[in-house]
Amino acid sequence: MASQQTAQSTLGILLMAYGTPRNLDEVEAYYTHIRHGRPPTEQQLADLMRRYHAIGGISPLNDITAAEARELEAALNRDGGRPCKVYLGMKHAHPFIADAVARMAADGITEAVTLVLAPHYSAMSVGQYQKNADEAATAARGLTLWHVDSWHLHPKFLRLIESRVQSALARFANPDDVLVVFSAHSLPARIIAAGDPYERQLHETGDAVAAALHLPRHRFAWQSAGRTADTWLGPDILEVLRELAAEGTKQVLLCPVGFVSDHLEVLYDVDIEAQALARELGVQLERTASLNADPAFIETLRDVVRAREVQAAAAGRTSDVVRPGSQTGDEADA
Ligand SMILES: CC1=C(CCC(=O)O)c2cc3nc(cc4[nH]c(cc5[nH]c(cc1n2)c(C)c5CCC(=O)O)c(CCC(=O)O)c4C)C(CCC(=O)O)=C3C
Ligand SMILES: [Fe+2]
Repeated sequence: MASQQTAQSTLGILLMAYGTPRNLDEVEAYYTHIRHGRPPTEQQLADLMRRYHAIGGISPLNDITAAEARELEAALNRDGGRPCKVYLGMKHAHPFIADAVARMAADGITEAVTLVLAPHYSAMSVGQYQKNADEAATAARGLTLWHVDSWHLHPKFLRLIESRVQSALARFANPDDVLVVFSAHSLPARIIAAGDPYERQLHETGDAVAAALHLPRHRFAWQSAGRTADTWLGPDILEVLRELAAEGTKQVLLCPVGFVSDHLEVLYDVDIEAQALARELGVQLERTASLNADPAFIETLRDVVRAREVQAAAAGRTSDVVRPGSQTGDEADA
C-alpha cells in the first residue's frame, strides 16, 4: 500500500552547493566553517577579504545557486514526470545541507535524489556533501537518498562545454593556434594514492571535449589550491601559464570545467590573478563563460535527476529495500 502512495508522492531533490558569505561581515564565520571550526589568522582573513573586495565585495554565487534551484524545480515540474520539490543545501553557508534534509523530512518527503553542483567526484568534495546528507537523513528516519556521484560525461554537459569553448575560441585572432587548458579546484595530492576518481574524471571531460572539437592540443591544470602544509595537486594554472609562455605559446583559453558558476575561484583566481600573470607574460588569456543558470544547463541537471530516479526505481523492482545508492548520472540519455 505504501508503494502506491509513493508513485504520486513528491520526489525531493537535494541540490547541494558550496555556499558563500552573504556579505563581508559573514566572511570570518564562513572561513572558520571551511577550516572545520578553526578561526583563520588575521592575515588569512585579511587576504580572503581582499579577494572578495576585488570581485566587487560579494560573490554572485548565492544568487546563481538560488536561480539554479528555482529553475531546476520548474523544469522538473513541467516534464510530465513525478512532481518534484528542490531543497537547496550548502556545505559552508545557510541553509546548510543538514537543514535542507531536516526540512525535506518535515515536509513528508520519503525519497530524494541528491545532486552536487560540481561535475567531478572526489571523496573529499562530493563525498563530503553526501556524508553530511546521509547523516542528516539517518537522524530524520524514513527518508531514502539516491546520490548522483558525478555527471562529468553527460552528453548535454559535454555539448554545453564544447559550445562554450567554441565561442571563446572565436575571440582569438588565430583560433586554430590556441592552447586550451582545462582546470578544476586542486585537492590534497594524497587523494590520488587513495584511488580517488577526481583527476581521471577531469581528464575524461577535457579529452571528450577536445576530441569532439578536434582540438590540436590541450592541457590540464589545477587551480585555487589551499594555503596549507599539504602537497596539492599540480601543476597550478599559473605554473602552466609560465611554461606555455616559455614555449612560445601566445594564446591560451582556460576552461575551468570543474566549476559551474561564477564565484571567487573564477572571478578572482582566473579573471584577476591569472589574467595579471598572462599580461605580464605577453599571453592572450581568455576564459570560457560559466554555465550558471543557462536553460541548457538546467535541462542537463533535470536529465541527470530523472536518470537517477529511473535507476532507483529499477533497483526497487528487484529488491524490497532501496538503499541509498551512489550510481553515476553519466549514463543518462542524450
Ligand atoms: C574541490 C573544491 C571545490 C569545487 C567543488 C565544489 O564546488 O564543491 C571548491 C569550491 C569552492 N570553494 C569556495 C571558497 C573557498 N574554498 C576554500 C578552501 C578550500 N576549498 C577546497 C575544495 C574545493 N572548493 C579545499 C580542499 C579548501 C581548503 C580547506 C581547508 O584548508 O581546510 C576557501 C578558504 C580560503 C582559500 O583557500 O582560498 C574559500 C573561501 C567557493 C565559494 C567561492 C565564492 O564565495 O564565490 C567554491 C564554489
Ligand atoms: Fe573551496
